[in-house]
Amino acid sequence: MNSLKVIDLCKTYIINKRQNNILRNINFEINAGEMVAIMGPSGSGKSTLLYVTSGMDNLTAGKVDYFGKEISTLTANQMSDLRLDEMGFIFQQMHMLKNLSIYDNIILLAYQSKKGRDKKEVNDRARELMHKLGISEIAENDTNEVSGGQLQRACICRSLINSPKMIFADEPTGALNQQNSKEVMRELNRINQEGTTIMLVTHDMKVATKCDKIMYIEDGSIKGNIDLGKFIDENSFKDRERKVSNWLMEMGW
Ligand SMILES: Nc1ncnc2c1ncn2[C@@H]1O[C@H](COP(=O)(O)OP(=O)(O)OP(=O)(O)O)[C@@H](O)[C@H]1O
Repeated sequence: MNSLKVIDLCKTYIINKRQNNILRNINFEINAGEMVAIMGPSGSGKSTLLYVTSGMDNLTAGKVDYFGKEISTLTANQMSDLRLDEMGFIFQQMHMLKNLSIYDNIILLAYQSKKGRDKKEVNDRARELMHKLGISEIAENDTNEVSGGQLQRACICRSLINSPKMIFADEPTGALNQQNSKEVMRELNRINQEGTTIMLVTHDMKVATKCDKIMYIEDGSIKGNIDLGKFIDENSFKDRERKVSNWLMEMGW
């Protein structure tokens, strides 16, 4: 019950009447509190796996058990409530609404949630998150008046506004420079250590090195896994990175 289980998952697209098997019999489990990176070559199916696992896209066969709820059995409304209340999403392209301030973008989903919090609770939560992520001073800015790193931290606040069980992140540092990427990863590690489960897709070995586990996808199948344990000591980074680098070489990355 206290995990995300993916069982015999398949995803097929039909293009020009041809069947394209993007994900083939994928099986894995992410326990509550884990932080798992998905790596693999371009086009191997990483983003598709993230979208199908989170119910943003339909699966063709198999099962996804999201902490005790089998998502393919849910109605569209139930799925939408589950996404809103129990999942958070972070993307490489940040998808902020340009006509709203950073603050309004962050709180928007709180008012659609069925968690029934009043205005003060929502405001307190948003202020607390912005404070923790160091972006309180940009609350009233437009989305084009902040740096890429600040915008991505705002996206993390937005993903956390409804206190989700789990965050799904597709290349969360993909559009950031090294420094901003480091800062965003520091926040994701902190959020994870506070209890939020995270599944993220990345091309960046440094990002994956900071996760508990890495799963390598090739041609729509899992080719391998590595278990690194929690990243709690900055001094362990170099050793972890070496281990990941050797493992990725074995995987043919
Ligand atoms: N909506 C769609 N319709 C048809 N084919 C799709 C669709 N979405 C993805 N694909 C195909 O599925 C395959 C896997 O795509 P996906 O985006 O999951 O790969 P990826 O590993 O995340 O790639 P990248 O690292 O380049 O982002 C690709 O061949 C892609 O063209």
